[in-house]
Amino acid sequence: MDLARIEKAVREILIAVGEDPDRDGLQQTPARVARAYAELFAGLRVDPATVLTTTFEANHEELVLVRDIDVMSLCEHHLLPFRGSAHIGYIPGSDGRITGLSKLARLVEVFARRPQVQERLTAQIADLLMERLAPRGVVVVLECEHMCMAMRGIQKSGAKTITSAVRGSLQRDAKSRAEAMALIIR
Ligand SMILES: Nc1nc2c(ncn2[C@@H]2O[C@H](COP(=O)(O)OP(=O)(O)OP(=O)(O)O)[C@@H](O)[C@H]2O)c(=O)[nH]1
Ligand SMILES: [Zn+2]
Repeated sequence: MDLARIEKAVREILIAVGEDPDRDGLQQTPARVARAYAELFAGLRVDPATVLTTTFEANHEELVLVRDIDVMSLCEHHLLPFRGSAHIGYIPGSDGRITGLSKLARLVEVFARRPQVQERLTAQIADLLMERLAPRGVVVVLECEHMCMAMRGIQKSGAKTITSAVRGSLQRDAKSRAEAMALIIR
């Protein structure tokens, strides 16, 4: 990531909004913002496939669900945060292969630390799980509040956007999908 270029751009923004970038409190701001963006967009330089390398034989062929994984990302339209929870469930494939629970949260991190829209973030998590873990089915639900709707624009705080991505057997079989959703939606 080009930190010097971000610094220059942030200095320009400060001038454009009518601030003095050389006043005491702002002198280090462009450099701080550059470092913050390097963290917030670190997922752009990570191959998500590297996250799901650890898998275990468990002969577990029923639903595995991790609820309430903290999600923080930046919407690609305004570069303002959206935050909430991710719920990720999968039914292992016929080999009963599972992955480490933390890897599901790591997967959220990799995709969230990019400019995003909530729908794509949801689908990317589901698609990568299908690709790398070859499970029978996957369900991913995200519930987030978008600061671009709360702090500006329509200024409706508290509104939650719920997105889901359902793949494989959970997409085909309404009964097992309903069972998974009942555990997810409270
Ligand atoms: N579908 C979707 N929309 C998003 C997401 N994050 C932000 N948005 C929306 O992106 C839209 C951008 O709309 P525009 O009309 O181009 O931009 P704008 O004039 O700033 O829109 P307002 O927010 O309505 O003031 C807005 O409606 C945002 O609420 C997201 O993750 N998914
Ligand atoms: Zn936005």
